[in-house]
Amino acid sequence: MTGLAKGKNRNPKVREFHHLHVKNINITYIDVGDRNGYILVENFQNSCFVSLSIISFLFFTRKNSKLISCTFFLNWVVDFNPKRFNLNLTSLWVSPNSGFPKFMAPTPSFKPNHSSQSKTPQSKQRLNFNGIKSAPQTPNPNSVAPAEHPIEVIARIRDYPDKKEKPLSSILQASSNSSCIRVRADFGYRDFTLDGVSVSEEEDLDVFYKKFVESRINGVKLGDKCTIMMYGPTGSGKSHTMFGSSKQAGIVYRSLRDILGDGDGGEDHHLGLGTFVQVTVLEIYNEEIYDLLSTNGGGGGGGFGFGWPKGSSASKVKLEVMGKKAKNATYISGNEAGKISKEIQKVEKRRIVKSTLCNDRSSRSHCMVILDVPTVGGRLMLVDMAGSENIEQAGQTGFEAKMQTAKINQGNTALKRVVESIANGDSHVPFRDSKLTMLLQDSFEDDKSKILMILCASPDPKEIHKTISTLEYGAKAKCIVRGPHTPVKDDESSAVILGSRIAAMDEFILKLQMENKQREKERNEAHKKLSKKEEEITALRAKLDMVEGKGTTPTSEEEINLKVNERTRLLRQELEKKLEECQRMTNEFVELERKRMEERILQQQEEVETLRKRLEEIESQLCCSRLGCGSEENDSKDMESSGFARRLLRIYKSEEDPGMVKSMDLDMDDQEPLGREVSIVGGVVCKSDYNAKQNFSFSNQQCPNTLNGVQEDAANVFAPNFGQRVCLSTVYEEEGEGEQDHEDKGDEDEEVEKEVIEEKRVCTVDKPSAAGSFETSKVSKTSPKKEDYCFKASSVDDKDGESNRLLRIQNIFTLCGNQRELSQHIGTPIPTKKRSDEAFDKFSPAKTNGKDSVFKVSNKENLEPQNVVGN
Ligand SMILES: Nc1ncnc2c1ncn2[C@@H]1O[C@H](COP(=O)(O)OP(=O)(O)OP(=O)(O)O)[C@@H](O)[C@H]1O
Repeated sequence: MTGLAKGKNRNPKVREFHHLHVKNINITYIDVGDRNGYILVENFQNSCFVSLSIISFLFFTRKNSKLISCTFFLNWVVDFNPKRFNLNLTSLWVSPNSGFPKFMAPTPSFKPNHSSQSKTPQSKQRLNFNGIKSAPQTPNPNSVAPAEHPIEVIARIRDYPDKKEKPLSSILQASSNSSCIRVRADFGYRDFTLDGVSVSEEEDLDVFYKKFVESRINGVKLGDKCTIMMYGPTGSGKSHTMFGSSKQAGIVYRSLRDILGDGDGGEDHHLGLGTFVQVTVLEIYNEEIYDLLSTNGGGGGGGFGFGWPKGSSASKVKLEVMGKKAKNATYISGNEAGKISKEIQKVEKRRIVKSTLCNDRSSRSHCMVILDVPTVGGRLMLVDMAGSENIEQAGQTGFEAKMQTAKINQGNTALKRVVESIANGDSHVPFRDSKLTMLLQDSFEDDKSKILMILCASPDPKEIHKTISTLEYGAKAKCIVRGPHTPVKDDESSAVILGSRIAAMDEFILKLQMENKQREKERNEAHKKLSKKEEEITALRAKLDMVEGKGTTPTSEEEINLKVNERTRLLRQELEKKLEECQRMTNEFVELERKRMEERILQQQEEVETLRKRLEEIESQLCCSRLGCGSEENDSKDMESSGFARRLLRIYKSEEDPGMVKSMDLDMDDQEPLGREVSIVGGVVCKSDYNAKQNFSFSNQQCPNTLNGVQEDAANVFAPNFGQRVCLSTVYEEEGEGEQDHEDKGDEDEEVEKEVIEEKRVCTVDKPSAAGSFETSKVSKTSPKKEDYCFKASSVDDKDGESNRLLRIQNIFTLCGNQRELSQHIGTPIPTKKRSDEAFDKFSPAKTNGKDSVFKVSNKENLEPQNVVGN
């Protein structure tokens, strides 16, 4: 067997865990199911009990009822010396829960060596198993006194705070034998086994006192020491239990009465005449001890009699701790319970109380009432602890308030640690962690002292967590075990103490394990329930999605129809919207166009009007100049009454002037943009086209001199007004050489007709100067040179004069694009282009007569400056 040591243990009250690994032990009888056993580990020099805790058993391996190996914890090792830890396992002892070691089976190799039982120098607390060892075959359980639990734990369940809100079933239920309390919650329940349970509703303070406290007080009367502590969260009824209420007296006053008797004269049938008590009332607040019976002006302690100052408003006296007691604490002494009770009542009101979220009048301090019975040496300590709530629960805000709560909790926490340490058998018990535990040290350490812990709990479901933690604390305190008071042999006593403690611990661990299993079970169930609920939620969510239309697969035809209808409705709406939009846009566009057209029409009308006026002016001027301005009025009337087209027709039909064809048209629809210039040469208003690169040529040698001035004037007046849109052209033609001669200018019958032709391709203009202005060629009145003409009209002779005239007119109309008008006159349609080309052919320079006054006609593309007359 080998082992690992973790240190030495010199204190019999201290337990340390040591880990041992045991191999190849041959044990015939072992009840592995008994988890509260002991193993006796022995060698020739040493022997000890070791506990088989639950954990140890987890590592046991068995084969055919034989323990092959085990790994366990040594809960207690006396005088442990690692160097000498080559122990031979000689026998195994399994103790029952009572803590009595029981011999199970000796190993065959067991050879006790009695000589090895001498104590080592450090073996002050060594366990000696003489008694046990000497009776391996006949173990005597009665040889060891049973262990004692120095702390008794009782639960006191207060009334439901608000009876109106009281639920049908309480969360706290006491078992029928009043030793177990069950805490019920939604998720399960938990049982706590205590020394007693009292429900306030069923047992008032009187019954409670008689049932659980009275016996203790009787012990005090006989000289015992007892500490009664009220522990629990705030508002759970600690102060109520301790001091009672106006209706019923609390433990303090009942105890006094019990000790001193009811009679006023101290006729105590228990203690006899002359029995008296000394009472000290202390308050521990903010980790300071205050003497509630004393003020600054009062007796400084140690007084005897009723010498304490009165009045709760007097300032409190702070006390120091000396040893395990408050130094110079004031006490009152007497044998009249009533008087003393009244004084206690008074000072009790000096306690610091505060309203918190949990309690309207919450005690913010621990209060200790110490009753000494000097005649018998008995002592009763009654402790009302401040609420064990945490800071958040108390609803404390601000640094000071939080500090206060923290300090209150310091006492509670320290007490908890003390209880745990004692219960665990720790080598160090932290009594000095707080003033409260310092004053309570004797209560825990003194063998004669007993502790009654009253766990106050509320049945309010809101307080369930605090209730559980309070009960857990009490259960822990219950584990504290102590050896018998009767002095026994050191070794035996220690062994029994050890056994008792271990048994209690094992019991506690077992309980915890059971609880753990139970909780695990509950947790699993809760988990299952949760999973089920989650599944339900998922199903419901899917259903909801389906209803809202989020589902991916519609199930019924109705749903499909619904969806289709909905979709159709949406699409229709969209379409209508778009149609409206289109309609609106169309209306806007039409309106815009209409406005534009109107503007254009107006503008063109204005232009036409202007043109008409100008034309009339020009014509009148021409007539004037021709007639010598004699019959201006008549001429103007003529002009007004006749349009150009009519006049042209008239000319065409006229007999008296067969050689002259006048053509004039006013094109209102010319959309040619820029590039129009108007020049008037020799009485001819002529439009030139910049689109033809200003290749203009114009010759008017044949124009009469008299017209020169007029035409210039006309040009001056006219040109600026028709910069862009003027579409006025004049073709001036003469028929017959004789008639065209400038020499005949005096002849009044000779009439020079203007023909205005709107044309794009044909024009006869002067070549523009380099600066872009038109220069009118010098008019040669007498001898127009042949080469000056680039284009000559077809020679007109008598026989084909008529047809020529017709052709010319056709040509002009073709050029003007006025075919319809022409067709009306000639009765036959003329293909535009062809006729136009033919006209050009006829007017080709080769066919022209040099004497004729001709216009050079060329296509846009063929307009060449070198061909312009006058170059
Ligand atoms: N068993 C009971 N029956 C009736 N009323 C009770 C009972 N226990 C407590 N109360 C009432 O509940 C209130 C709070 O009780 P108490 O002051 O005793 O609580 P506490 O635990 O001392 O709180 P704190 O720690 O804050 O001082 C008091 O008004 C008290 O009268």
